[in-house]
Amino acid sequence: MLGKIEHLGIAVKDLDKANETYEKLLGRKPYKSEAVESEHVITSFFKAGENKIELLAATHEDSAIAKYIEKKGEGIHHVAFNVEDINAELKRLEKEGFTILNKEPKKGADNKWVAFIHPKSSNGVLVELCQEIAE
Ligand SMILES: C[C@@H](C(=O)O)C(=O)SCCNC(=O)CCNC(=O)[C@H](O)C(C)(C)COP(=O)(O)OP(=O)(O)OC[C@H]1O[C@@H](n2cnc3c(N)ncnc32)[C@H](O)[C@@H]1OP(=O)(O)O
Ligand SMILES: [Co+2]
Repeated sequence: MLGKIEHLGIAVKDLDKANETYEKLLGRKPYKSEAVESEHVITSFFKAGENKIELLAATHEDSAIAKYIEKKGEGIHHVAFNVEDINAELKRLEKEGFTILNKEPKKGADNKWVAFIHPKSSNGVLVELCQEIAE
């Protein structure tokens, strides 16, 4: 079972400019910025009430974010859900017929194990699963 939405991922061209825009929009500064080398992205995180917004800019032309912006332009890139047991959920979703993009969870931003489901198997929405990394 998927839990609550962990964050919304928004693909942006220029992280500094997008930070300024989202600071004005949300009325607060980002609480952290983190590069995730494996994904070739630099992220920044904002709180909006209980919710989190992740802005992502590409650091390399091979980044999923660079490819997305080239094809579709800036915008909502993925919806991330909290899960208690990411490996169990990946097995369940695979059995249900979803296309898992990485069967081995990767280390994402903000202390999470993450895995992605292909947007073609979830009605055009790239879905990210997130499990908090235990200390
Ligand atoms: C740091 C971390 C964190 O939160 O901790 C993150 O979020 S990292 C976030 C960045 N990392 C990731 O996204 C990793 C997972 N993503 C990927 O593996 C890739 O981006 C794919 C989702 C497979 C898409 O790559 P690519 O376009 O090369 O693949 P493909 O040729 O198989 O499929 C292409 C079709 O999917 C569509 N497509 C591509 N990206 C999409 C997206 N984000 N949302 C909705 N549709 C999308 C394309 O327009 C195209 O549709 P048409 O065929 O109709 O033209
Ligand atoms: Co994300």
